[in-house]
Amino acid sequence: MDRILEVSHIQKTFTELHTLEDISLHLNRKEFVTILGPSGCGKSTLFSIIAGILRPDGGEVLIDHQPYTGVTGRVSFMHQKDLLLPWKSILDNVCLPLFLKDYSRRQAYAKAMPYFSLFGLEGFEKYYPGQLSGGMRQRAALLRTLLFTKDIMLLDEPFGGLDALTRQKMQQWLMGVMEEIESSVLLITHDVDEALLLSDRIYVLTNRPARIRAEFRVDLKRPRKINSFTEPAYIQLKEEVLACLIH
Ligand SMILES: Nc1ncnc2c1ncn2[C@@H]1O[C@H](COP(=O)(O)OP(=O)(O)OP(=O)(O)O)[C@@H](O)[C@H]1O
Repeated sequence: MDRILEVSHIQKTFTELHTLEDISLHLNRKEFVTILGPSGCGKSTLFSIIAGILRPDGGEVLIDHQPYTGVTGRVSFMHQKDLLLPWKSILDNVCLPLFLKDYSRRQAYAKAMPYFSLFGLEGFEKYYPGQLSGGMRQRAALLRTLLFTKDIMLLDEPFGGLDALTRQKMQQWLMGVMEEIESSVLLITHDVDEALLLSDRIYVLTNRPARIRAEFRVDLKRPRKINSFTEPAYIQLKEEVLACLIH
């Protein structure tokens, strides 16, 4: 398997707060990998390090086998909050990363528009974020993330702020999208069902200072559905992951 991203022996301490003790993990090309861990253990810190926004105290980040520690602009990063600009239309919001890369308005729109249907936003191009539902805003934020770069995407609890029903619909929708867009994705979530539904592999982190407690391969057949939750293989794996999380 081709490793598109490799994180090797990452350590980070904020003043007195020892946050990441020793994190090594990898992401293969076109793989969907989830990171589960206790609240405050350092998951978002790890993403900031992978995105190059924050420098680790030790260890390195390799992308396509090249050193990328402390280098921004190579991976896209989506936060839990949609961070859409309320005074800009949805089309202009999703095109922001393209404007930053010096695309003209016409070039940016031509690149973004074909995705509007897949993202369930067709017909809403001229709307403002405040006029859309929470799920639609998250889909717009995800599209903006993808337009920044789609080969490696870091998604930090993208559905964390949504109600349970919208969240389930978004998970099901994202599974379909992943088959279309051929990205490699690292996802942070607190939701074990979400991890099992979407992932090829799962890493479980320990409490702070975080280490990798375990790695699980999710061999459940695809396409997965919300009602896969009742299958014996699913229930058994969920029990193993939960036991590891609350260990
Ligand atoms: N820039 C910073 N300066 C000082 N401390 C920080 C900084 N960023 C994060 N921390 C601390 O590091 C710890 C890990 O934070 P982080 O947000 O990475 O955890 P997390 O696992 O993503 O948490 P959650 O699951 O609650 O979102 C927290 O105690 C946080 O307060």
